[in-house]
Amino acid sequence: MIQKVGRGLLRSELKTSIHARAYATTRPSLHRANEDKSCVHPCYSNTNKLSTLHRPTAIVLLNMGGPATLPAVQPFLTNLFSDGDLIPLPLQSFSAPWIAKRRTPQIEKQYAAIGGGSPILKWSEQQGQGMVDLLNEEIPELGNFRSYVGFRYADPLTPEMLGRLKEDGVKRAVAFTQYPQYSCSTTGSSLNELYRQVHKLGSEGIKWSVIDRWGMHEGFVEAVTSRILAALEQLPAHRRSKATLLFSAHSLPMSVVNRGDPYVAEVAMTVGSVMRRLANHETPHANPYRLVWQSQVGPSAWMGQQTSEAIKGLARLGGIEEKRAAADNVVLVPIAFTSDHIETLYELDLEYVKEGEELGLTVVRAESLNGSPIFIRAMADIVKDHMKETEGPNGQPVSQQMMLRCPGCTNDTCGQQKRWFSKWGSD
Ligand SMILES: C=CC1=C(C)c2cc3[nH]c(cc4nc(cc5[nH]c(cc1n2)c(C)c5CCC(=O)O)C(CCC(=O)O)=C4C)c(C)c3C=C
Ligand code: FES
Ligand SMILES: [Fe+2]
Repeated sequence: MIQKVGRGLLRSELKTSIHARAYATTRPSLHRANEDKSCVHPCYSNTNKLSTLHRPTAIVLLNMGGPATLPAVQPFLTNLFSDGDLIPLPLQSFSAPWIAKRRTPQIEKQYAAIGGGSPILKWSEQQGQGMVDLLNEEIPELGNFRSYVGFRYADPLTPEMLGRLKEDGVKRAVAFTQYPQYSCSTTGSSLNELYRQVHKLGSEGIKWSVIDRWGMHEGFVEAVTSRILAALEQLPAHRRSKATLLFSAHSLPMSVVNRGDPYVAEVAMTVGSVMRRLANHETPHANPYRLVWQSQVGPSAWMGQQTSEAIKGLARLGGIEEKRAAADNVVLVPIAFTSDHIETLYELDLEYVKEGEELGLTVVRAESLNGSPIFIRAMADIVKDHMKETEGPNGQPVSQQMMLRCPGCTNDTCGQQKRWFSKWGSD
């Protein structure tokens, strides 16, 4: 059992909390800043005080989700292939279940190999609880925070999440994407679905704002950096500084990249931020690195270089152009997803690490963020900053960047969704 210790830290992860402290000391105390009572949250307005004081402020963690059990694989894939914002297919309502059924045995095998299901719900609930514990301790004057999960392809799906919000009498909600970098195929799809479902099921007057991306947030960057430092520790000391860091992100079809999707650039910005942080860390590291792309599906062109090809190439060329033995070490770093899933536990661990080792490389993987206390601290800080901004006198529910559609977008829902969120989720 995992025991909670002070301020939401998990005892099993305390060993990494030294980095959390280093990051925390760089943060101004938002709690003190809020004590000046200039906050205009409804809790402070006399007329609304009684009616809103105990209503939860919902922090809704949006993500794709994953099948918790093997029988949940086919429904998960059916939902995924039915998503026209992710994969537009001809006659989608017929073709999606058919493709999903055909693909199910292969994907079931992968989930069976990682323990019979996706751990994403477990991690999302744990991260969300840790985050709201911090928020309720540090900024109770800005809300009575409660965390909810809204998945795009697995339970709890958006309608179930909305039902929970209504049951709890929520009137203020933050859609907090759990994809650090924005893509219209991930965060955009979740926001489009939220927009559609609220219009189908009724909004009950909930006021929505959106945290749409945070790939360069210093707490997130520090959380990834500490995972890399821990992975480097697994290598012999004299090989650490020359090991190649291979940042690996889920790829995107080139058709999506070429319509102006921001994801590829944003993943690269995360990698740049992590490399800068790593170089400035207590233990200086300026390892050679590359950003590579994994998990492409189907025959069309996808963003490359593929992770598996990069591993083969490193084995062929031997890393940096010196001291071959030192350079034959590789650290795989998942960079676009915050908890474990088949791409880390199956593709990276069971396929690529093995493949690299068969080719003579030493390959270690940086752990996914999962229950990282540094990451949970960062989630709370991201929400704190957002609450301060949105509840202030000139608060805006969405970022300007979110309001810009891809220049090649032809999906009307994207425009409707953005306009709707920009009015706090009202028509
Ligand atoms: C930031 C991460 C992801 C992006 C961007 C993304 C885009 C994207 N994905 C598909 C198609 C599939 N993805 C599948 C699984 C899957 N995708 C992501 C993340 C991103 N996808 C994850 C984490 C997972 C695994 C979920 C898990 O539980 O482990 C699948 C299903 C698996 C399979 O059939 O191979 C498909 C299909 C497209 C087309 C796309 C961009 C348009
Ligand atoms: S596809 Fe990017 S805004 Fe519509
Ligand atoms: Fe995907």
